[in-house]
Amino acid sequence: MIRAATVHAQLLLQPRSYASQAKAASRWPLVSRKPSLLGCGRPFYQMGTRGQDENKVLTARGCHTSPESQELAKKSCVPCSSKDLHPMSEDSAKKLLGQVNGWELTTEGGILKLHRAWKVKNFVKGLEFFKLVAAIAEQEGHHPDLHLVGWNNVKIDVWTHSVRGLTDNDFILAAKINHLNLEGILSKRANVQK
Ligand SMILES: C[C@H](O)[C@H](O)[C@H]1CNC2=NC(N)=NC(=O)C2=N1
Repeated sequence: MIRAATVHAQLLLQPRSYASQAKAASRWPLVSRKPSLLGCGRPFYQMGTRGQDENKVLTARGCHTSPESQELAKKSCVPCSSKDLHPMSEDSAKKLLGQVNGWELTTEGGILKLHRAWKVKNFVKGLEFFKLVAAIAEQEGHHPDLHLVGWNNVKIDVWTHSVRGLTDNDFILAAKINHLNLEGILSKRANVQK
């Protein structure tokens, strides 16, 4: 636990590097049932029992406390060209939604997708957010559709183009995005969930 804490402390001290966040996010160490560092801005070992307000703030940062969500964020995507990849049913997708807090199912042109929106501080922070997501996407070989509209509204759609539907890859990518440390990027007021 101490070693992992040291690793996490180092991560905290390093300047925000997209590649290191993406790398850390994809090798998510399941060291305890408490949230790890990247999404919460505080080392997991400092986490006590949380009040409702703290949970709201953590969720606003995209941080997720559920062990299932952390487990999913640890996984890696399989190649989208894999013959074993098939689109999942809407029921299967609904069952997995609980592990990607804040995301919802949408259908566009008959294609089932994962969708989530955030309000960011400003246009440049929106692009910074995109760079963090891009690092994970490149690492995983699985890419989201990124939208930055009205200068401070980020919208991300995730789906598997090769099968024109949703696969586990999409939920893994959404979980990794949820575990990014978005402190300093999100607009304070607009993201604390009711
Ligand atoms: C060759 C490369 O692996 C494929 O084109 C990948 C790239 N990233 C991808 N991303 C997504 N979301 N769906 C895909 O089908 C996909 N295919």
